[in-house]
Amino acid sequence: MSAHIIDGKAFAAKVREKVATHVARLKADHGITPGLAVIQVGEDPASEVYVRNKGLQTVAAGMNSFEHKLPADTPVEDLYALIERLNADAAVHGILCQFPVPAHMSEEEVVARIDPAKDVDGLHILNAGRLASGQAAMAPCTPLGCLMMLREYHGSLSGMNAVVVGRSNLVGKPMAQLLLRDSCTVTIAHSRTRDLPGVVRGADIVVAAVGRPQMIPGDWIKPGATVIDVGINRIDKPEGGTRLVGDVEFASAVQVAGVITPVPGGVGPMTIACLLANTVTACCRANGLPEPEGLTA
Ligand SMILES: Nc1nc2c(c(=O)[nH]1)N[C@@H](CN(C=O)c1ccc(C(=O)N[C@@H](CCC(=O)O)C(=O)O)cc1)CN2
Repeated sequence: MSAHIIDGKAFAAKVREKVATHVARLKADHGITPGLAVIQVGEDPASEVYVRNKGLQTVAAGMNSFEHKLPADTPVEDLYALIERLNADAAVHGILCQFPVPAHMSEEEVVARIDPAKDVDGLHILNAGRLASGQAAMAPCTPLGCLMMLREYHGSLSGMNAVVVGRSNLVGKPMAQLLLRDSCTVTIAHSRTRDLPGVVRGADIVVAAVGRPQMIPGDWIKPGATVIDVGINRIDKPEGGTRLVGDVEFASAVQVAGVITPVPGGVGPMTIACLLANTVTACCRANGLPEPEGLTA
């Protein structure tokens, strides 16, 4: 038997369509255009691609895109001053600083400067706290994308055993909180977890977010389980060149799982789609308007 493979590109296109519909309504009914500001410091090659795609997809959804590219040696005070200006700018509803930032900057410190109401990355400590305490929050984009796919496929997640492998602030921890909100029984596993294969084998839902290429083989997966692979790892091909793989060994896992996301073309495209969704949500909240249905946690 082979698992159902979720098409993340098609799924993300549907999310972007919903976003565009909501944006058109905001413009027609209220004369409001959501705006997203993306800051990139330095010239990380992957970030160049992601930031360009963020700008293109923001405009395609009918929103305003404000791109700020700063040189790698920008003094941190200049970055903070830019964030202050964007915090105060009424045309900007969402602000994101692309990671990684250069070594002389701290991601945590940068995020702390962003107005939590405009923190469309959902990484400000206030949003993390709200998420953990079940209040209206901004959910980080990648975990939100995973949740949307899980809800679409399963409907209710209530009572399912979910194992999140990885405990980062960007994915693992918020993912666990979102699954808990949807009444899963959640385990966060990590590098010190005892009997990791046994823990993963108990899961109805596995979310792999460790950043280690193909670390989770198919024989760790419970037959019929749902596998969401967040890993994006570039590895060398034997014949030369490189290719992208996830944290899950796809070839063996697809034989055992019930549902699985591929890499590339799985969770990745949902990250930008959910960034657009969060920007619309932030815009609605800022204007006291109802939140877009199906685009929030
Ligand atoms: N401030 C942030 N920085 C970073 C985040 C983030 O959520 N907030 N996430 C990643 C990068 N990222 C978006 O920013 C991102 C990663 C991957 C993809 C994607 O579509 N991946 C494709 C493959 C792309 C390729 O060929 O390289 C896929 O998986 O199919 C989109 C966005 C780190 N930084």
